[in-house]
Amino acid sequence: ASAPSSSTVENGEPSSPVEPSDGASVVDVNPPRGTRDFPPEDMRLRTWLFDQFREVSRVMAFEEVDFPVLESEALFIRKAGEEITQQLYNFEDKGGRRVVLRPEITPSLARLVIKQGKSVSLPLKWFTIGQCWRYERMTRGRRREHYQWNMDIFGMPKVRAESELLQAIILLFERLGITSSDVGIRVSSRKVLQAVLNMYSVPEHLFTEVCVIVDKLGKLTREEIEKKLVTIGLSSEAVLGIIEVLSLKSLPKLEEVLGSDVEAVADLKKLFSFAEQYGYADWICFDASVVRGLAYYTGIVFEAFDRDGKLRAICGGGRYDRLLSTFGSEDIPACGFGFGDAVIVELLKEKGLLPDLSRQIDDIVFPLDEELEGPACSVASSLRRQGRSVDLVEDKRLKWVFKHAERINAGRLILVGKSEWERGMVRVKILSTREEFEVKAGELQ
Ligand SMILES: Nc1ccc(Br)nc1
Repeated sequence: ASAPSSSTVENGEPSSPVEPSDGASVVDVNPPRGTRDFPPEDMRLRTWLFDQFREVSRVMAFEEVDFPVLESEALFIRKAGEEITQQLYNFEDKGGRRVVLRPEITPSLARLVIKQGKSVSLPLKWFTIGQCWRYERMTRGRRREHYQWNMDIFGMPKVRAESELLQAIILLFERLGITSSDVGIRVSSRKVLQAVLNMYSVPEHLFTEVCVIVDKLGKLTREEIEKKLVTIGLSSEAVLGIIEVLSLKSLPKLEEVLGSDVEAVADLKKLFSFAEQYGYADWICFDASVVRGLAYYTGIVFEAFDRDGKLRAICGGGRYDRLLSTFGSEDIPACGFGFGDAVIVELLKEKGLLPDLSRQIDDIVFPLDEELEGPACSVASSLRRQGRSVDLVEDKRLKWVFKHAERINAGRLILVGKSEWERGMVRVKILSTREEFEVKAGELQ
Protein backbone atom coordinates (compact mmCIF):
# COMPACT_ATOMS: atom_id res chain seq x y z
CA ALA A 1 0.00 0.00 0.00
CA SER A 2 1.39 3.41 -0.77
CA ALA A 3 1.92 5.80 2.09
CA PRO A 4 -1.10 8.12 2.07
CA SER A 5 -0.24 11.72 1.35
CA SER A 6 0.29 13.74 4.48
CA SER A 7 -2.86 15.68 3.64
CA THR A 8 -5.02 12.53 3.61
CA VAL A 9 -7.78 12.81 6.19
CA GLU A 10 -9.31 9.48 7.17
CA ASN A 11 -12.16 9.19 9.64
CA GLY A 12 -11.65 12.87 10.32
CA GLU A 13 -8.19 12.06 11.67
CA PRO A 14 -5.18 13.32 9.74
CA SER A 15 -3.09 10.22 9.07
CA SER A 16 0.51 11.35 9.35
CA PRO A 17 2.69 8.66 7.80
CA VAL A 18 6.40 8.82 8.52
CA GLU A 19 8.44 8.50 5.30
CA PRO A 20 10.75 5.54 6.17
CA SER A 21 14.44 5.89 5.27
CA ASP A 22 14.50 2.66 3.16
CA GLY A 23 11.77 3.96 0.87
CA ALA A 24 9.37 1.15 1.92
CA SER A 25 5.77 2.33 2.05
CA VAL A 26 3.88 2.64 5.35
CA VAL A 27 0.27 1.55 5.53
CA ASP A 28 -2.28 4.05 6.79
CA VAL A 29 -2.86 2.87 10.35
CA ASN A 30 -6.39 4.30 10.47
CA PRO A 31 -9.26 1.84 9.85
CA PRO A 32 -11.12 2.19 6.52
CA ARG A 33 -13.30 5.28 6.12
CA GLY A 34 -16.44 5.24 8.23
CA THR A 35 -15.32 2.30 10.35
CA ARG A 36 -14.06 2.05 13.92
CA ASP A 37 -11.37 0.21 15.82
CA PHE A 38 -12.23 -0.95 19.32
CA PRO A 39 -9.14 -0.56 21.50
CA PRO A 40 -9.50 -2.13 24.98
CA GLU A 41 -11.36 0.73 26.69
CA ASP A 42 -13.88 1.06 23.83
CA MET A 43 -14.18 -2.73 23.63
CA ARG A 44 -15.02 -2.94 27.35
CA LEU A 45 -17.87 -0.47 26.82
CA ARG A 46 -19.10 -2.34 23.73
CA THR A 47 -18.93 -5.69 25.56
CA TRP A 48 -20.81 -4.21 28.51
CA LEU A 49 -23.54 -2.85 26.20
CA PHE A 50 -23.85 -6.14 24.31
CA ASP A 51 -24.04 -7.99 27.63
CA GLN A 52 -27.07 -5.81 28.49
CA PHE A 53 -28.62 -6.70 25.12
CA ARG A 54 -28.01 -10.39 25.80
CA GLU A 55 -29.38 -10.27 29.35
CA VAL A 56 -32.63 -8.65 28.18
CA SER A 57 -32.90 -11.20 25.36
CA ARG A 58 -32.43 -13.96 27.96
CA VAL A 59 -35.16 -12.75 30.29
CA MET A 60 -37.49 -12.36 27.26
CA ALA A 61 -36.81 -16.04 26.41
CA PHE A 62 -35.30 -15.25 22.97
CA GLU A 63 -32.77 -17.54 21.32
CA GLU A 64 -29.54 -16.16 19.86
CA VAL A 65 -28.89 -16.69 16.14
CA ASP A 66 -26.22 -15.38 13.78
CA PHE A 67 -25.68 -14.86 10.05
CA PRO A 68 -22.86 -13.96 7.67
CA VAL A 69 -22.21 -10.22 7.35
CA LEU A 70 -21.88 -11.01 3.63
CA GLU A 71 -25.23 -11.71 1.93
CA SER A 72 -26.54 -12.05 -1.59
CA GLU A 73 -27.44 -8.65 -3.00
CA ALA A 74 -30.78 -10.11 -4.12
CA LEU A 75 -31.95 -10.15 -0.50
CA PHE A 76 -31.93 -6.34 -0.42
CA ILE A 77 -33.12 -5.30 -3.88
CA ARG A 78 -36.31 -3.32 -3.20
CA LYS A 79 -37.87 -0.68 -5.44
CA ALA A 80 -39.36 1.64 -2.81
CA GLY A 81 -36.53 4.18 -2.84
CA GLU A 82 -35.41 3.52 0.72
CA GLU A 83 -32.17 5.12 1.85
CA ILE A 84 -30.97 1.73 3.05
CA THR A 85 -31.15 0.18 -0.44
CA GLN A 86 -29.63 3.23 -2.10
CA GLN A 87 -26.55 2.92 0.11
CA LEU A 88 -25.85 -0.79 -0.30
CA TYR A 89 -22.25 -1.76 0.32
CA ASN A 90 -22.43 -4.04 -2.70
CA PHE A 91 -19.84 -5.58 -5.03
CA GLU A 92 -19.12 -8.52 -7.26
CA ASP A 93 -17.04 -11.26 -5.70
CA LYS A 94 -14.33 -13.24 -7.51
CA GLY A 95 -16.96 -15.78 -8.54
CA GLY A 96 -18.98 -13.07 -10.26
CA ARG A 97 -21.67 -13.18 -7.56
CA ARG A 98 -23.46 -9.96 -6.59
CA VAL A 99 -23.00 -9.67 -2.84
CA VAL A 100 -23.38 -7.04 -0.10
CA LEU A 101 -22.16 -6.28 3.35
CA ARG A 102 -25.63 -6.48 4.92
CA PRO A 103 -27.28 -3.12 5.69
CA GLU A 104 -29.75 -4.69 8.13
CA ILE A 105 -30.50 -8.04 9.74
CA THR A 106 -34.22 -8.71 9.12
CA PRO A 107 -33.87 -10.17 5.58
CA SER A 108 -31.26 -12.64 6.87
CA LEU A 109 -33.65 -13.67 9.65
CA ALA A 110 -36.39 -14.17 7.05
CA ARG A 111 -34.01 -16.18 4.88
CA LEU A 112 -33.14 -18.52 7.74
CA VAL A 113 -36.80 -18.96 8.76
CA ILE A 114 -37.59 -19.93 5.16
CA LYS A 115 -34.57 -22.24 5.03
CA GLN A 116 -35.59 -23.91 8.32
CA GLY A 117 -39.09 -24.37 6.86
CA LYS A 118 -41.36 -26.74 8.83
CA SER A 119 -38.55 -27.62 11.24
CA VAL A 120 -39.14 -24.45 13.26
CA SER A 121 -42.04 -24.42 15.71
CA LEU A 122 -43.88 -21.12 15.84
CA PRO A 123 -43.87 -18.65 17.39
CA LEU A 124 -40.11 -18.32 17.28
CA LYS A 125 -38.25 -15.56 19.13
CA TRP A 126 -34.77 -14.89 17.86
CA PHE A 127 -32.18 -12.23 18.63
CA THR A 128 -28.77 -11.36 17.27
CA ILE A 129 -26.18 -8.62 17.58
CA GLY A 130 -24.48 -7.99 14.27
CA GLN A 131 -22.50 -5.45 12.31
CA CYS A 132 -24.40 -3.69 9.54
CA TRP A 133 -22.99 -1.61 6.70
CA ARG A 134 -23.88 1.20 4.35
CA TYR A 135 -21.87 2.83 1.62
CA GLU A 136 -22.48 6.48 2.38
CA ARG A 137 -20.66 9.12 0.35
CA MET A 138 -18.19 10.37 2.95
CA THR A 139 -19.21 13.95 2.14
CA ARG A 140 -21.57 13.57 5.09
CA GLY A 141 -18.75 12.08 7.21
CA ARG A 142 -21.11 9.54 8.74
CA ARG A 143 -20.13 6.07 9.85
CA ARG A 144 -20.39 3.19 7.41
CA GLU A 145 -20.84 0.46 9.97
CA HIS A 146 -22.58 -0.04 13.26
CA TYR A 147 -23.65 -2.96 15.42
CA GLN A 148 -27.35 -3.63 15.78
CA TRP A 149 -29.19 -5.67 18.36
CA ASN A 150 -32.20 -7.24 16.65
CA MET A 151 -35.08 -9.05 18.30
CA ASP A 152 -37.72 -10.64 16.07
CA ILE A 153 -40.81 -12.77 16.62
CA PHE A 154 -42.14 -14.97 13.79
CA GLY A 155 -45.58 -16.58 13.95
CA MET A 156 -47.33 -14.26 16.40
CA PRO A 157 -50.04 -12.44 14.37
CA LYS A 158 -51.53 -10.42 17.24
CA VAL A 159 -50.16 -7.26 18.86
CA ARG A 160 -48.91 -9.32 21.80
CA ALA A 161 -45.70 -9.62 19.73
CA GLU A 162 -45.25 -5.85 19.51
CA SER A 163 -45.99 -5.48 23.22
CA GLU A 164 -43.30 -8.09 23.98
CA LEU A 165 -40.75 -6.23 21.84
CA LEU A 166 -41.61 -2.94 23.54
CA GLN A 167 -41.02 -4.57 26.91
CA ALA A 168 -37.58 -5.76 25.73
CA ILE A 169 -36.61 -2.23 24.67
CA ILE A 170 -37.87 -0.71 27.93
CA LEU A 171 -36.11 -3.36 30.05
CA LEU A 172 -32.90 -2.44 28.23
CA PHE A 173 -33.33 1.25 28.93
CA GLU A 174 -34.07 0.50 32.58
CA ARG A 175 -30.94 -1.68 32.84
CA LEU A 176 -28.89 1.27 31.56
CA GLY A 177 -30.41 3.69 34.10
CA ILE A 178 -32.46 5.52 31.48
CA THR A 179 -35.98 6.56 32.59
CA SER A 180 -39.21 7.41 30.80
CA SER A 181 -38.34 11.06 31.52
CA ASP A 182 -35.24 10.68 29.33
CA VAL A 183 -36.72 8.59 26.54
CA GLY A 184 -40.13 7.94 24.98
CA ILE A 185 -41.31 5.48 22.35
CA ARG A 186 -43.57 6.78 19.60
CA VAL A 187 -46.01 4.13 18.43
CA SER A 188 -48.31 4.07 15.44
CA SER A 189 -49.39 1.70 12.69
CA ARG A 190 -48.96 1.76 8.94
CA LYS A 191 -52.58 0.67 8.80
CA VAL A 192 -53.38 4.28 9.75
CA LEU A 193 -51.81 5.45 6.50
CA GLN A 194 -53.46 2.57 4.64
CA ALA A 195 -56.88 3.67 5.94
CA VAL A 196 -56.23 7.23 4.81
CA LEU A 197 -55.09 6.11 1.34
CA ASN A 198 -58.26 3.99 1.09
CA MET A 199 -60.34 7.07 2.00
CA TYR A 200 -58.84 8.84 -1.04
CA SER A 201 -58.83 5.74 -3.27
CA VAL A 202 -55.07 5.83 -3.66
CA PRO A 203 -53.98 2.68 -5.54
CA GLU A 204 -52.62 -0.04 -3.21
CA HIS A 205 -49.34 -0.33 -5.16
CA LEU A 206 -48.37 3.21 -4.03
CA PHE A 207 -48.62 2.31 -0.31
CA THR A 208 -44.97 1.39 0.24
CA GLU A 209 -43.64 4.38 -1.68
CA VAL A 210 -45.93 6.72 0.29
CA CYS A 211 -44.60 5.23 3.55
CA VAL A 212 -40.96 5.77 2.54
CA ILE A 213 -41.73 9.37 1.53
CA VAL A 214 -43.76 10.18 4.64
CA ASP A 215 -41.03 8.71 6.84
CA LYS A 216 -38.95 11.71 5.78
CA LEU A 217 -41.33 14.05 7.66
CA GLY A 218 -39.06 16.02 9.95
CA LYS A 219 -36.05 15.45 7.70
CA LEU A 220 -37.57 17.09 4.59
CA THR A 221 -39.82 20.16 4.63
CA ARG A 222 -43.58 19.65 4.44
CA GLU A 223 -43.50 21.21 0.94
CA GLU A 224 -40.87 18.69 -0.22
CA ILE A 225 -42.94 15.81 1.16
CA GLU A 226 -46.11 17.14 -0.51
CA LYS A 227 -44.22 17.57 -3.80
CA LYS A 228 -42.91 13.99 -3.69
CA LEU A 229 -46.39 12.62 -2.93
CA VAL A 230 -47.94 14.57 -5.81
CA THR A 231 -45.10 13.41 -8.08
CA ILE A 232 -45.99 9.74 -7.52
CA GLY A 233 -49.59 10.52 -8.42
CA LEU A 234 -51.48 11.46 -5.25
CA SER A 235 -54.17 14.13 -5.48
CA SER A 236 -53.66 17.29 -3.41
CA GLU A 237 -56.74 16.25 -1.35
CA ALA A 238 -55.11 12.93 -0.53
CA VAL A 239 -51.83 14.70 0.34
CA LEU A 240 -53.61 17.10 2.68
CA GLY A 241 -55.62 14.23 4.21
CA ILE A 242 -52.39 12.29 4.86
CA ILE A 243 -50.60 15.25 6.41
CA GLU A 244 -53.62 16.02 8.60
CA VAL A 245 -54.06 12.47 9.95
CA LEU A 246 -50.32 11.94 10.42
CA SER A 247 -50.18 15.01 12.66
CA LEU A 248 -52.51 13.31 15.18
CA LYS A 249 -51.07 12.36 18.56
CA SER A 250 -54.32 11.35 20.23
CA LEU A 251 -55.79 7.87 19.78
CA PRO A 252 -59.35 9.06 20.52
CA LYS A 253 -58.94 11.74 17.82
CA LEU A 254 -57.70 9.09 15.41
CA GLU A 255 -60.76 6.99 16.26
CA GLU A 256 -62.96 10.02 15.51
CA VAL A 257 -61.33 10.46 12.09
CA LEU A 258 -61.02 6.82 11.03
CA GLY A 259 -63.83 5.19 13.04
CA SER A 260 -63.38 2.52 15.69
CA ASP A 261 -63.86 -0.41 13.32
CA VAL A 262 -60.59 0.34 11.53
CA GLU A 263 -57.99 -2.36 12.30
CA ALA A 264 -55.32 0.25 13.02
CA VAL A 265 -57.40 1.77 15.84
CA ALA A 266 -58.29 -1.64 17.32
CA ASP A 267 -54.61 -2.76 17.24
CA LEU A 268 -53.36 0.41 18.85
CA LYS A 269 -56.03 0.44 21.55
CA LYS A 270 -55.13 -3.13 22.46
CA LEU A 271 -51.41 -2.32 22.50
CA PHE A 272 -51.91 0.64 24.82
CA SER A 273 -54.07 -1.41 27.16
CA PHE A 274 -51.41 -4.14 27.27
CA ALA A 275 -48.86 -1.44 28.11
CA GLU A 276 -50.79 -0.71 31.32
CA GLN A 277 -50.61 -4.40 32.25
CA TYR A 278 -46.88 -4.63 31.52
CA GLY A 279 -46.35 -1.49 33.59
CA TYR A 280 -44.61 0.53 30.87
CA ALA A 281 -47.47 2.81 29.73
CA ASP A 282 -45.54 5.97 30.66
CA TRP A 283 -42.83 5.06 28.16
CA ILE A 284 -45.03 4.97 25.05
CA CYS A 285 -47.17 7.49 23.22
CA PHE A 286 -49.31 7.41 20.08
CA ASP A 287 -47.88 9.51 17.26
CA ALA A 288 -49.41 8.99 13.82
CA SER A 289 -46.37 10.53 12.11
CA VAL A 290 -44.30 7.41 12.89
CA VAL A 291 -44.13 5.24 9.77
CA ARG A 292 -40.42 4.15 9.81
CA GLY A 293 -38.42 4.03 6.58
CA LEU A 294 -38.28 0.35 5.70
CA ALA A 295 -40.50 -0.75 2.83
CA TYR A 296 -41.67 -4.01 4.36
CA TYR A 297 -43.47 -2.78 7.49
CA THR A 298 -47.21 -3.57 7.35
CA GLY A 299 -48.63 -2.74 10.77
CA ILE A 300 -47.58 -1.37 14.15
CA VAL A 301 -44.34 0.65 13.95
CA PHE A 302 -42.40 2.30 16.75
CA GLU A 303 -39.24 4.25 17.47
CA ALA A 304 -37.53 5.36 20.67
CA PHE A 305 -36.43 8.99 20.95
CA ASP A 306 -34.64 11.15 23.49
CA ARG A 307 -37.10 13.65 24.94
CA ASP A 308 -34.48 16.44 24.73
CA GLY A 309 -34.65 15.98 20.95
CA LYS A 310 -30.86 16.14 20.55
CA LEU A 311 -30.32 12.72 18.99
CA ARG A 312 -31.51 10.60 16.10
CA ALA A 313 -33.88 7.68 16.80
CA ILE A 314 -32.35 5.33 19.38
CA CYS A 315 -34.01 2.22 17.98
CA GLY A 316 -37.00 1.34 15.85
CA GLY A 317 -39.05 -1.52 14.53
CA GLY A 318 -42.45 -2.83 13.57
CA ARG A 319 -44.56 -5.56 12.07
CA TYR A 320 -43.71 -7.05 8.66
CA ASP A 321 -46.29 -9.70 7.86
CA ARG A 322 -45.55 -9.98 4.14
CA LEU A 323 -41.76 -10.03 3.91
CA LEU A 324 -41.39 -13.77 3.30
CA SER A 325 -43.64 -13.73 0.23
CA THR A 326 -41.29 -11.15 -1.35
CA PHE A 327 -38.70 -13.95 -1.18
CA GLY A 328 -41.12 -16.36 -2.86
CA SER A 329 -42.11 -18.16 0.31
CA GLU A 330 -45.37 -18.51 2.23
CA ASP A 331 -45.88 -15.52 4.53
CA ILE A 332 -45.42 -15.84 8.28
CA PRO A 333 -46.51 -12.90 10.45
CA ALA A 334 -43.47 -11.24 11.99
CA CYS A 335 -42.28 -8.21 13.86
CA GLY A 336 -38.98 -7.00 15.19
CA PHE A 337 -36.71 -4.10 15.97
CA GLY A 338 -33.14 -2.93 15.41
CA PHE A 339 -31.20 -1.15 18.17
CA GLY A 340 -27.90 0.43 17.08
CA ASP A 341 -24.78 0.71 19.24
CA ALA A 342 -24.01 4.36 18.52
CA VAL A 343 -26.94 6.64 19.45
CA ILE A 344 -27.46 4.84 22.76
CA VAL A 345 -23.84 5.55 23.75
CA GLU A 346 -24.31 9.23 22.85
CA LEU A 347 -27.41 9.23 25.09
CA LEU A 348 -25.54 7.58 27.99
CA LYS A 349 -22.81 10.22 27.65
CA GLU A 350 -25.45 12.99 27.65
CA LYS A 351 -27.05 11.57 30.79
CA GLY A 352 -23.77 10.82 32.60
CA LEU A 353 -24.70 7.14 32.66
CA LEU A 354 -21.55 5.64 31.14
CA PRO A 355 -20.40 2.87 33.51
CA ASP A 356 -16.92 2.81 35.07
CA LEU A 357 -15.36 -0.12 33.22
CA SER A 358 -11.73 0.08 34.24
CA ARG A 359 -9.63 -3.03 33.77
CA GLN A 360 -9.69 -5.51 36.70
CA ILE A 361 -7.11 -8.25 37.19
CA ASP A 362 -7.06 -10.60 40.20
CA ASP A 363 -3.29 -11.21 40.56
CA ILE A 364 0.08 -10.09 39.29
CA VAL A 365 2.75 -12.75 39.64
CA PHE A 366 6.34 -11.42 39.58
CA PRO A 367 9.64 -13.34 39.92
CA LEU A 368 12.11 -11.25 41.92
CA ASP A 369 14.97 -12.55 39.81
CA GLU A 370 15.60 -14.44 36.60
CA GLU A 371 16.16 -17.89 38.14
CA LEU A 372 12.63 -17.75 39.57
CA GLU A 373 10.89 -17.27 36.24
CA GLY A 374 10.05 -20.99 36.11
CA PRO A 375 8.50 -21.09 39.60
CA ALA A 376 6.58 -17.91 38.76
CA CYS A 377 5.04 -19.69 35.74
CA SER A 378 3.87 -22.59 37.90
CA VAL A 379 2.37 -20.19 40.47
CA ALA A 380 0.55 -18.26 37.69
CA SER A 381 -0.61 -21.49 36.06
CA SER A 382 -2.05 -22.87 39.30
CA LEU A 383 -3.97 -19.64 39.97
CA ARG A 384 -5.30 -19.52 36.39
CA ARG A 385 -6.52 -23.09 36.68
CA GLN A 386 -8.53 -21.88 39.67
CA GLY A 387 -10.11 -19.27 37.43
CA ARG A 388 -8.20 -16.26 38.64
CA SER A 389 -7.04 -13.68 36.10
CA VAL A 390 -3.28 -13.50 36.38
CA ASP A 391 -0.82 -11.13 34.72
CA LEU A 392 2.61 -12.81 34.74
CA VAL A 393 5.22 -10.01 34.63
CA GLU A 394 8.93 -10.41 33.90
CA ASP A 395 11.99 -8.27 33.10
CA LYS A 396 10.65 -5.28 34.95
CA ARG A 397 11.84 -3.33 37.99
CA LEU A 398 9.68 -3.73 41.11
CA LYS A 399 8.81 0.00 40.97
CA TRP A 400 7.28 -0.52 37.49
CA VAL A 401 5.36 -3.56 38.76
CA PHE A 402 3.69 -1.55 41.53
CA LYS A 403 2.68 1.16 39.06
CA HIS A 404 1.40 -1.52 36.67
CA ALA A 405 -0.62 -3.13 39.48
CA GLU A 406 -2.30 0.22 40.12
CA ARG A 407 -2.95 0.77 36.41
CA ILE A 408 -4.71 -2.56 35.94
CA ASN A 409 -6.47 -2.52 39.33
CA ALA A 410 -4.82 -5.78 40.40
CA GLY A 411 -6.17 -7.28 43.63
CA ARG A 412 -2.93 -8.94 44.76
CA LEU A 413 0.77 -8.90 43.95
CA ILE A 414 2.36 -12.36 44.28
CA LEU A 415 6.16 -12.01 44.62
CA VAL A 416 8.25 -15.11 43.96
CA GLY A 417 11.54 -14.59 45.82
CA LYS A 418 14.58 -16.91 46.26
CA SER A 419 14.58 -17.29 50.05
CA GLU A 420 10.79 -17.74 50.25
CA TRP A 421 10.71 -20.21 47.35
CA GLU A 422 13.43 -22.31 48.99
CA ARG A 423 10.99 -22.65 51.94
CA GLY A 424 8.12 -23.46 49.53
CA MET A 425 6.59 -20.05 50.13
CA VAL A 426 5.60 -16.95 48.12
CA ARG A 427 4.95 -13.40 49.36
CA VAL A 428 1.44 -11.96 48.87
CA LYS A 429 0.60 -8.24 48.95
CA ILE A 430 -3.07 -7.23 49.12
CA LEU A 431 -2.90 -3.98 47.15
CA SER A 432 -5.99 -2.36 48.64
CA THR A 433 -4.89 -2.76 52.28
CA ARG A 434 -1.10 -3.02 51.78
CA GLU A 435 -1.38 -6.14 53.99
CA GLU A 436 1.55 -8.51 53.29
CA PHE A 437 2.08 -12.14 54.28
CA GLU A 438 3.67 -15.40 53.19
CA VAL A 439 1.66 -18.35 51.83
CA LYS A 440 2.66 -21.90 50.96
CA ALA A 441 2.97 -21.86 47.15
CA GLY A 442 0.98 -25.10 46.88
CA GLU A 443 -1.89 -23.66 48.93
CA LEU A 444 -2.22 -20.32 47.16
CA GLN A 445 -5.82 -19.60 46.12
N1 LIG B 1 -28.38 0.47 7.82
C1 LIG B 1 -27.29 1.04 8.36
C2 LIG B 1 -26.04 0.45 8.25
C3 LIG B 1 -24.94 1.09 8.80
C4 LIG B 1 -25.14 2.28 9.46
BR1 LIG B 1 -23.67 3.19 10.21
N2 LIG B 1 -26.33 2.84 9.58
C5 LIG B 1 -27.40 2.23 9.05
